[in-house]
Amino acid sequence: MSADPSRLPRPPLPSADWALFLDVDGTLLDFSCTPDGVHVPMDLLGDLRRLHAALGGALALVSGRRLETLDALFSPLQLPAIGLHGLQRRGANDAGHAPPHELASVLAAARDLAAKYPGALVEDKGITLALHWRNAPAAEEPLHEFANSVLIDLPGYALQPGRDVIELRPDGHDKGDGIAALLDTAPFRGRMPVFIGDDYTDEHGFDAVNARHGLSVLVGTRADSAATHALHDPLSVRAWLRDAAHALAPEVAAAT
Ligand SMILES: O=P(O)(O)OC[C@H]1O[C@H](O[C@H]2O[C@H](CO)[C@@H](O)[C@H](O)[C@H]2O)[C@H](O)[C@@H](O)[C@@H]1O
Repeated sequence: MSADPSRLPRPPLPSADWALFLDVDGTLLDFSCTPDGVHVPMDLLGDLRRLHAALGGALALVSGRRLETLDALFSPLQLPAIGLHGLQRRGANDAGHAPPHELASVLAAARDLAAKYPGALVEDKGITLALHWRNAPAAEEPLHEFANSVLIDLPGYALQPGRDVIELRPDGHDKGDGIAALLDTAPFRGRMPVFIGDDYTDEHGFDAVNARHGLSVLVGTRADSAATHALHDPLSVRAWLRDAAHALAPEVAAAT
């Protein structure tokens, strides 16, 4: 399916029986030069809080970031969340995902390589590593080659491409699994699932909600996306959320 956002329809405003799943970087938040440099607008926090209440708690963040990072970014909110592309779920025991001992030497080698390309950086997320080249385009190819070459040292690991990043992460779970697991539990169970995301990793989430007759919303443009709807950019997503908060919680929205 073509994913030209000029041809895919905008999502309608939500009903109170929706379960809303939201990717973070490139969807709720504008991209920044570094992972720590993102800005979370105060208005967005207010709209997420209102929507979370209006949807009976059925609003979750679904991100490649760690849960701890999501909580820090969206403080004081602590929303239901899927972290590390489906590997972390709030409340679930993720003790099965201790990093393999080989990861320490891979991390050290990745840092040595990144140091040769000013602006490249390695994000250590515990069991996963993200190799970023947003500020160092010349590092893209070497970081890709490196990631491919060390996979043999990390049994059970796979590559996760993203926006100016390649990640090394344990295989076997994805954002679709995470969304499906939440949909099996209260308060998400029985609701119409809607997922908004922008990246390759979000296609798993699109497949999961499409399989349940939900809505999948691509942010931006990408060929071969499974998304059924589109919004232009994170600014459009935040405006849609603002309208949604007004529509679902008008009396509260008007008071804040
Ligand atoms: O699943 P997401 O919530 O979209 O997270 C995906 C990755 O996002 C972050 O990296 C991206 O955003 C950075 C900040 O804007 C940007 O500098 C980088 O180029 C992007 O790839 C985050 O750092 C990763 O850990 C997430 O997996």
